[in-house]
Amino acid sequence: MHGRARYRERMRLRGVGRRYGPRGPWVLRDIDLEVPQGALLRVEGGNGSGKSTLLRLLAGLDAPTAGRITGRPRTAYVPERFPAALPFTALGYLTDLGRVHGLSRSAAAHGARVWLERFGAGEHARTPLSELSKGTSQKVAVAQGLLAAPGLLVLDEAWTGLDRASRIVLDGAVAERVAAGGTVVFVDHDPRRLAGKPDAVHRVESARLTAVAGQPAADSGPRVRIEVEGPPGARLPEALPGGPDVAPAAPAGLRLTVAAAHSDALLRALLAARPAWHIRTVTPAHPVHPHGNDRGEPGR
Ligand SMILES: Nc1ncnc2c1ncn2[C@@H]1O[C@H](COP(=O)(O)OP(=O)(O)OP(=O)(O)O)[C@@H](O)[C@H]1O
Repeated sequence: MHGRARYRERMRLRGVGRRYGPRGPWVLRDIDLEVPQGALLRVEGGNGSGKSTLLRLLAGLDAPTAGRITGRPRTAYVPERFPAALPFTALGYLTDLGRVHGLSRSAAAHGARVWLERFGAGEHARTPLSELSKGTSQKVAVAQGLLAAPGLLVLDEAWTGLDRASRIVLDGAVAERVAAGGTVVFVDHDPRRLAGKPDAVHRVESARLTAVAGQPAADSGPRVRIEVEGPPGARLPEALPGGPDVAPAAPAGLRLTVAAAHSDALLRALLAARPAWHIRTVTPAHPVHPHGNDRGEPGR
């Protein structure tokens, strides 16, 4: 904790490894990754390279054999295949899961209906999951991931089986999640999926994760520094637009640094937060200094 206000740490993987069984080969090894907020990350790699293993670790469905994962926000996960044999209707299932994510029953039921409608599956709200077609089951799986606006959404070939219109709806929903300050990590075998949109692409190969060159950094472009002050002990809202870097700022405030493109949305979110945050100053972040770090902050 710094000063009076608390902030949420970023999600980080440190030295993460995974092997299945004590003598199994390392599927992943020594993975270090910072997962920025408000970013779209693509994970690529050949069949069997460990992409799904990595995504399950990110989502918290599986635990690393070595290393640590910290700072995971509220997370939803959508796999390629959905266990359709559960004894619920589509609406009942989504409403229950919305409640698990902290929504009220009425908000969960409303959200479930909205997402089923958006995916053109509104007429299946009362259909038992076991009677849904494969594609409609997948729409329910995707609606489950989007329903409670998670801070981290993990999509493992979630587009598979969706019709063209629904694939487009999912593309749009991913963009909305990122614009609202959420992080989306996805794997898809179609290299054109969300082409040009990811803030970063990471490749799994020989158990290691490497950033694919030529991709923009997650927070490229000019940056803005916003100093804010909240009531004693207040937490910043969970998913802030642009995934700002957060540092303490004396006296008893926080300094948020964000890509200029996100600064208006971030200011609106801070002003709309309850309890409200007081904005002290808004200034351009320093241009990159030859002796400074890559955030444009002077060296010490
Ligand atoms: N539960 C498990 N038990 C044992 N081995 C597993 C398990 N899950 C995955 N593996 C192994 O881990 C390796 C990576 O599998 P993973 O499913 O993560 O790869 P992937 O990159 O997602 O593959 P694909 O592109 O084919 O979906 C494979 O050799 C696989 O056989």
